[in-house]
Amino acid sequence: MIRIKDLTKTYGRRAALDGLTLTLGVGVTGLLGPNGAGKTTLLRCLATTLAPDGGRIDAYGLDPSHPVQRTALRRRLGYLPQDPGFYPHFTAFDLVDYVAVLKELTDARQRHAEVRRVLAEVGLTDRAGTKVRRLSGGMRQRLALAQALLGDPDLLILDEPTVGLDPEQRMSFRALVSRLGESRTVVLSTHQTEDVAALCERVVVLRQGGVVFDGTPGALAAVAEGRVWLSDAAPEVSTLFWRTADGRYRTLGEPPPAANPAAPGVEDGYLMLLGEAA
Ligand SMILES: Nc1ncnc2c1ncn2[C@@H]1O[C@H](COP(=O)(O)OP(=O)(O)OP(=O)(O)O)[C@@H](O)[C@H]1O
Repeated sequence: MIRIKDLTKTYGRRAALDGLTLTLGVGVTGLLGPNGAGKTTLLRCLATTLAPDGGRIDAYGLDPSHPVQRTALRRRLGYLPQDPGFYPHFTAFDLVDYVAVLKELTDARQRHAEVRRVLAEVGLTDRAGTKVRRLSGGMRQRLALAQALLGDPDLLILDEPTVGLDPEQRMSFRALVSRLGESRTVVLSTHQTEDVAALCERVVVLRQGGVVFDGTPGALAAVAEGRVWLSDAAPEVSTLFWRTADGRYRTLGEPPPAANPAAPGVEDGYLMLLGEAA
C-alpha cells in the first residue's frame, strides 16, 4: 500500500503539488489532468527522483525522504519517465542491460536473461541488436517500458506510456499493463481518456496540484450523465460540440433543439468535471 499525504512541491511561486493526498493499492490507476496539473511532479516524487517540499510518502512502510529507505524503495519500483534520455548509439539490449546494472543485477548471466525477458514482454526480441537511434518512436517507448519492468517491481510508475504507440501497439500495451496490474500497483499518467476507460479500474483527476476526482472510469463518465446530446442541427448557443462520423452533432452541456440524450463516456465526464463544457 502506498500512502501519499499532504504532498507539496513549489517551483518559484508556482505550486505544482498543493497538499495532495492519495492512497494507491494493487491495480491500475490512471492519472488524468490538464497540462501543468502536477501529474509528472507527483510521479517523480513517487519514483524518488524529486524530493517534495512537504508532506510524506509511505510506500510499503518505506519513507523515501530517508536515504536508506529510499534505496530500498528504488529496488521495488520501475519508472518510465516522460522523456527518457536514451543513449542513441546503444543497442536496445545494451540500453536495458545498462539500466539493469544500475539496478544492481550483478550476475551477468541472470541479468542477461532478465533483459531478454523484459524485451520479450514488450515485443522487442527481434530488435535487441538494433541501435536506439534506428528504432521508431513507438519502439523506443516500448524500450522505455522494458527497462521499467526489470526486476519485476511491485510499483510501476508510467508517465504518458502510450505516447507514440500505434493502435495495435496500444492494444498490446493495454493487455500487458492490465496483466501487470493484477498483482502490483501500476500508476500511469495519460491524456488519453480511451486508455483510462479501457485499462484503469481507478481514475484520479488532478487539477492545480490537487485531486478533484477519485473513482472508477464509470463514475467519471457519470459526471456527464444527462449532459450529452445528439442532434441533426448544430447547436446555436456556444457549447462544446463536434460533428460525428455519421454527420450528427454531439453536444456537451445544454441540449440543442430536437436533441436526443446520449450515453456519456469518460471523456465527457472529464470535460464536464473540468468545466470546459458550458
Ligand atoms: N523543473 C521545473 N521547474 C519549474 N517549473 C516546473 C518544473 N517542473 C514542473 N514545473 C511546473 O509545475 C507545474 C506542474 O507540472 P507537471 O509537469 O507536474 O504537470 P503535468 O500534469 O505532468 O503536465 P503535462 O500534462 O503537461 O505533462 C507546471 O506549472 C509546470 O510548469
